[in-house]
Amino acid sequence: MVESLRISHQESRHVTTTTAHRATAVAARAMELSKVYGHGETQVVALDRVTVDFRQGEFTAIMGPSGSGKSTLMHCVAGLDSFSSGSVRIGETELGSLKDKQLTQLRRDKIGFIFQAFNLLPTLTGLENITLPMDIAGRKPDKQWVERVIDMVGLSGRLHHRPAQLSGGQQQRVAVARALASQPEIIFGDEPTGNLDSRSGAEVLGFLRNSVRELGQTVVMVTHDPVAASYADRVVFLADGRIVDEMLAPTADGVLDRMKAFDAKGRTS
Ligand SMILES: Nc1ncnc2c1ncn2[C@@H]1O[C@H](COP(=O)(O)OP(=O)(O)OP(=O)(O)O)[C@@H](O)[C@H]1O
Repeated sequence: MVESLRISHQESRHVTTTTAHRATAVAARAMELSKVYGHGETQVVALDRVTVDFRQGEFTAIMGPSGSGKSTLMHCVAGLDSFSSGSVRIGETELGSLKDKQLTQLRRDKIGFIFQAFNLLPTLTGLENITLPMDIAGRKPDKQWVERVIDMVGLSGRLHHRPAQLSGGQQQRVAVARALASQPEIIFGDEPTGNLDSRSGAEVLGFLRNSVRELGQTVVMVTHDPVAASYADRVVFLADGRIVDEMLAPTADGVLDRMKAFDAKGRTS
């Protein structure tokens, strides 16, 4: 396991937070983004004019009550879902201007994904799964980089096993390594630790934290878990499809208190 994993995530985040203040380039941006499902009486406004920046080299957690629009926001910004109005930019590219094929290409070339279900191909080994997106894109993996990523997630001894021969935590490490291996402009995680026990979850979050600190990766993660959110540099809170708050250098207790305050407000308003 790499030395830096012994640094607590709060200490390690401090390093990034100061770096992030200097680096202001935007990896992804949503401007006045709205997403409406259905029509008339069954209409649901899942996102209501959301404007948010995800800066390069920053780890952002998206939180909020069930149904507040977290997944919708992530899916729209990641080019996995269409939106009703507003705009989304990944780097300098406006997603609204892209045709389906270009969008697929952009997702493949610029974005890494980590989902709750690990989404590994069962017939491929761990290593083959890690390099698959680059193989599909016809890009030669940067061997040194891939080795560094594999070392960071501590998978060196399990690379030639297939997913069924790996524990849930190990499978999620493969998924994390796969997302990091191609050095995407941004990684999106939808409850990436949702299926893991707390120890494996903490490890995966540590790897994401380290990827931001050591590799300058940009990470955006949807989570319900205040402890998971405490690994981020910043938490963005959603309620009813709107951004209602933001917290920098979050602690688990601080996030929990904020969530309780929203719940209490929700009950009285
Ligand atoms: N395909 C769909 N058709 C209609 N309504 C949808 C669809 N997908 C999501 N919604 C609605 O949009 C709103 C936002 O959903 P979303 O899944 O983004 O919330 P969330 O905050 O991620 O919730 P959770 O924490 O429960 O996963 C909800 O009211 C949901 O019912």
